[in-house]
Amino acid sequence: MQAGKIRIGTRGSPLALAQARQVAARLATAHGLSAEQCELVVIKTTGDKVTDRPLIEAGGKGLFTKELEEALFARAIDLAVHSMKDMPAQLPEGLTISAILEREDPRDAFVSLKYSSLETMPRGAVIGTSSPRRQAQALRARPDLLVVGFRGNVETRLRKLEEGVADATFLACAGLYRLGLAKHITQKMPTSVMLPAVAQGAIGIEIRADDVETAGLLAPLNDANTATCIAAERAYLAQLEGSCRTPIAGLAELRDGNVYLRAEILSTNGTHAQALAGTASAADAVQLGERVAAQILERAGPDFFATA
Ligand SMILES: NCc1[nH]cc(CCC(=O)O)c1CC(=O)O
Repeated sequence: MQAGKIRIGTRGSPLALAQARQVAARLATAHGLSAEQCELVVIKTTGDKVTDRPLIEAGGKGLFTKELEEALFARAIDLAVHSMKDMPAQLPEGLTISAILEREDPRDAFVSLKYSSLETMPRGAVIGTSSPRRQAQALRARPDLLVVGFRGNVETRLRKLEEGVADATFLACAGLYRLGLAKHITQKMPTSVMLPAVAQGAIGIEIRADDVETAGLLAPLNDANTATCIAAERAYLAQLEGSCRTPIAGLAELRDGNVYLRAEILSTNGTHAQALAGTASAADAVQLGERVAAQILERAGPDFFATA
């Protein structure tokens, strides 16, 4: 850190900026710092530049994190603010997630100007989404619907909806809340129909693993309950990410002091799905994630991946 200044690395999208400003404000409050002492450093990532094709084709998740991580290594920033949902399960050697903020609503929002819910859409209506998970879950519930690609940031997707490119879309409730756009939520999707992406709704702060000074500053921002749930979900993701190219969903919650993890993998067209749940004490969150992953892979069997 330089002369009492904290440099906060963030992507430039409105959602990323809202999240980074939230972290800056929390840091300022926790340590009595001025706004100038918490400087935002905006970094463009490959994921922000690629808008013409599905991100899976361009290289997947790491696309939103790589340039921020390079800036951490180069000491151009002291911390990087991420949507934990966009973080690969495996972090580069030398970096660590130092704090996870209290989770916002992890559910997906059904957003439509025409229909009040997924169930009441007429046959053949069009869903706009480029998320293989949301596509798979929507088609699982409603195989008669059509899906078209829908890339871009939250505002772009809402505009496409207004232009009539699709009859409905899905967006994370968390992002809509943080952008002050919660009025667009038509239906909060029950997790029984649409289990969220791993870590959806959670903001994580990444630092250099040897940076004890920044780690100390971030300690008061960490929410232990959220961190436990994210540990279970990401341990599950880590086991699946390598071996499973199909859509993955997972949500951990605390129930009576224990971690309760629900997991789901699907074929992209929604015709095949495997779902599973497990529970463990909070201290065993990581083992729970690993166990649930092993169980779901075993239950799916090689046939699932051959046909999915
Ligand atoms: N992939 C983009 C992304 N990454 C995180 C969020 C939402 C915020 C969150 O999950 O915390 C979004 C937008 C969306 O899915 O609607």
